[in-house]
Amino acid sequence: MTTMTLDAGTTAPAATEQPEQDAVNTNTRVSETVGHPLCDDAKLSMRNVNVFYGETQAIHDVSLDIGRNEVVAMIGPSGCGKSTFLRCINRMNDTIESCRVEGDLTLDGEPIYGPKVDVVPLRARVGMVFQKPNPFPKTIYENVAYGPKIHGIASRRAELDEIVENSLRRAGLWNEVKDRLDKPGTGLSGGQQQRLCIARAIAVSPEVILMDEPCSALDPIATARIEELIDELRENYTIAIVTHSMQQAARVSQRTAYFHLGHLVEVNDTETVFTNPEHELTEAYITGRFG
Ligand SMILES: Nc1ncnc2c1ncn2[C@@H]1O[C@H](COP(=O)(O)OP(=O)(O)OP(=O)(O)O)[C@@H](O)[C@H]1O
Repeated sequence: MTTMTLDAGTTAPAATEQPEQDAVNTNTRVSETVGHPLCDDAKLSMRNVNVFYGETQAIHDVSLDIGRNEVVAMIGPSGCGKSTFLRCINRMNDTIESCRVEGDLTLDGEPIYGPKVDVVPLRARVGMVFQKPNPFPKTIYENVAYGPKIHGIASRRAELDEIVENSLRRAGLWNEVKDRLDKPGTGLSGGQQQRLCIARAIAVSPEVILMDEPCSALDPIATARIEELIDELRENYTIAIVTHSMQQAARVSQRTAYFHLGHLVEVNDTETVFTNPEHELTEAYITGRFG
């Protein structure tokens, strides 16, 4: 990995506002990501990833593995590149014309950016849940059945019924909606809509689920329900979650990745990141000295 220099003056508190020992040297030179960015049983492997929007580089030489049945949380100040990096994993950045992705990204050892890769089945294997719940303007049933139908996973009504019920059960929503499957998905509460979107993602049997701040539009009770669900989903899926909430990262993830200005500064097991971070920038962020 290349040596990175973090830009000066972006986050360090002014000396007049903070005691001197609180100052963060954002010029710190780091020869490589500290901690444990790689793992032995990688489901996803991302190596030397650089991402550009036009001439502007948003991600700098990031290497990270995500293990099977692991939840990795991505944290860092606003604009540090968490969502950009997450969107590389299922090629959502392809939809942004100015965006260019470089590097080696593989799913089970197969290239994600290979010339023969069809992004439609890729995105079924690597599902995504967005910040704002976005059910289709269709019934609850159709929201879940749509993916299996278009991906040719099921076509007969009995098969679809089974997938819909199983997906809603796994998303923890079945009991709340089983008597109103023919009602619009948009008529559910925000937390229920987000669980419906998770059921929709699960319905096409993904192997990986990407979550981009999935609870930021939800109240604490709905958030707690989604967090429990993430823990349950880990049994069957590999999960990468971007979150602004350090408490959430601590609750749901096994490893946490700290991004700063497009660089991956530190990856460690989550407890280490929050109790004994290796890098001073990670420490400054988790102790609230910037961000
Ligand atoms: N579509 C785009 N076109 C141009 N630049 C973009 C685009 N999307 C993101 N960027 C820039 O890339 C950098 C990283 O943005 P990104 O959204 O990935 O950060 P983030 O850490 O997810 O931020 P936040 O926590 O605020 O959502 C920022 O400088 C942002 O302005």
